[in-house]
Amino acid sequence: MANAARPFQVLVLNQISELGLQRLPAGRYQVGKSIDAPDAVLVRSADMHSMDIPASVQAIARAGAGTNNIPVKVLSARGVPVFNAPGANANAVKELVLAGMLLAARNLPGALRFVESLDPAAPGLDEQVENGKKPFAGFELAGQTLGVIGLGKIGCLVAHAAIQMGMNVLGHDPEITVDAAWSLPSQVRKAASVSEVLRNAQFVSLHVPLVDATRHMVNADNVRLMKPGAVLLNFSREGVVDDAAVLRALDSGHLGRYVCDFPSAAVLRHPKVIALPHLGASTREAEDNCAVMVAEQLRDYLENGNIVNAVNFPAVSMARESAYRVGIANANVPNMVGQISTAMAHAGLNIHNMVNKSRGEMAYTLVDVDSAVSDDVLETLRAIDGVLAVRYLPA
Ligand SMILES: NC(=O)c1ccc[n+]([C@@H]2O[C@H](COP(=O)([O-])OP(=O)(O)OC[C@H]3O[C@@H](n4cnc5c(N)ncnc54)[C@H](O)[C@@H]3O)[C@@H](O)[C@H]2O)c1
Ligand SMILES: O=C(O)[C@H](O)COP(=O)(O)O
Repeated sequence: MANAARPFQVLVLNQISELGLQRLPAGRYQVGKSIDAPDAVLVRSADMHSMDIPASVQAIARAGAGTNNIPVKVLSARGVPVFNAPGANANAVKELVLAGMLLAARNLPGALRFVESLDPAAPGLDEQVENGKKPFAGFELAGQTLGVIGLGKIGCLVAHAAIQMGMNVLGHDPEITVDAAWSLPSQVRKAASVSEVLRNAQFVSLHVPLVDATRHMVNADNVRLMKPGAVLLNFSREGVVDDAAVLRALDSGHLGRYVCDFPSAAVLRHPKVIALPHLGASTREAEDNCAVMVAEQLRDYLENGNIVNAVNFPAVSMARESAYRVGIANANVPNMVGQISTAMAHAGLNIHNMVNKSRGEMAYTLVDVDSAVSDDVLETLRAIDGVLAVRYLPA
């Protein structure tokens, strides 16, 4: 916790855009790669599952979309929110997916290798080019069907762009949000299952998070449903596709290409795999957007206890009307608010404003009181069964 003598300590595990770091002003924040007792961790894709996360950590900020590199369940049990940056890198990924479709449809990797193999000093270069280009003739995207699995921030943009390029789009997302459904072009047809998408699309692009339900979403059982010569695009996560099954489908000649952002040892150097080094979100714009969004959310949490875009907490924001605020993460069970307000009343604290919201098993309570809160009261709150974390946030 910061105080006059000690700024908030933020441990940074990956390269984070300078624009984002500037949102954590020096003086109030100390940000670095080696910090002993951090209040918060700023991360991109570093694997935090094997990390010993210090007890001092009150928040994790993921400057990006996917949180499968973070032990979210463990942190929830500690009352620690995990923030991410929904949509902040979606355009970057969409553009790379379009590039992936074009790389596959026009045989561009092979064509580039052919051009690189030409000797500029050799006679008859023009003739070599014209004779050598024949194996790389491709096909156009317009008129083809693209299946999009996962119609969130990225999937929706990919669907839009494909429609604008003259493709037919088939979408599947059993948990689509109302906002996403509203944002989709009316031409997008709805598929009831992953199988329906695989059966009917020439291109299939995956845009789901990696969770238990999506692990090996494309596997040995269903890859054979894909159209002969179809192209599978995975800019989601390595584990969403069973690499071995996809390689077998490529080797048998059934699947045309596998375009992915995750060059695992299994897929590396396969002639029908186009693998990129996890570049989806690596644009100046996306890196700035993600870092700025998540740094602002982190700051609002550390200083005011407000919660915006946490993947494991409800959204809770309350305007500051009092200098004395307490933030309480608690289990979503009966009588928590009653016990919290009773403890405050016994200490003679008058509640000025209070919000309590829940999401799944987690609840979060923000309380503004009219006078300073003592350490004894904070300890009493921490001792309530079901309370996971208590933070005192004097203005
Ligand atoms: N390659 C990259 O650099 C890069 C960049 C950004 C995101 N990603 C990956 O892409 C994922 C999606 O990102 P986003 O910003 O669109 O997230 P998002 O949360 O906006 O969208 C994910 C969508 O997947 C849907 N979904 C979940 N389970 C599903 C299932 N079983 N079947 C079909 N749909 C399902 C959800 O309902 C949601 O609409 C991220 O979780 C991350 O793993 C990769
Ligand atoms: O989930 C994401 O946002 C992407 O995979 C980006 O990862 P990166 O921040 O490591 O580029």
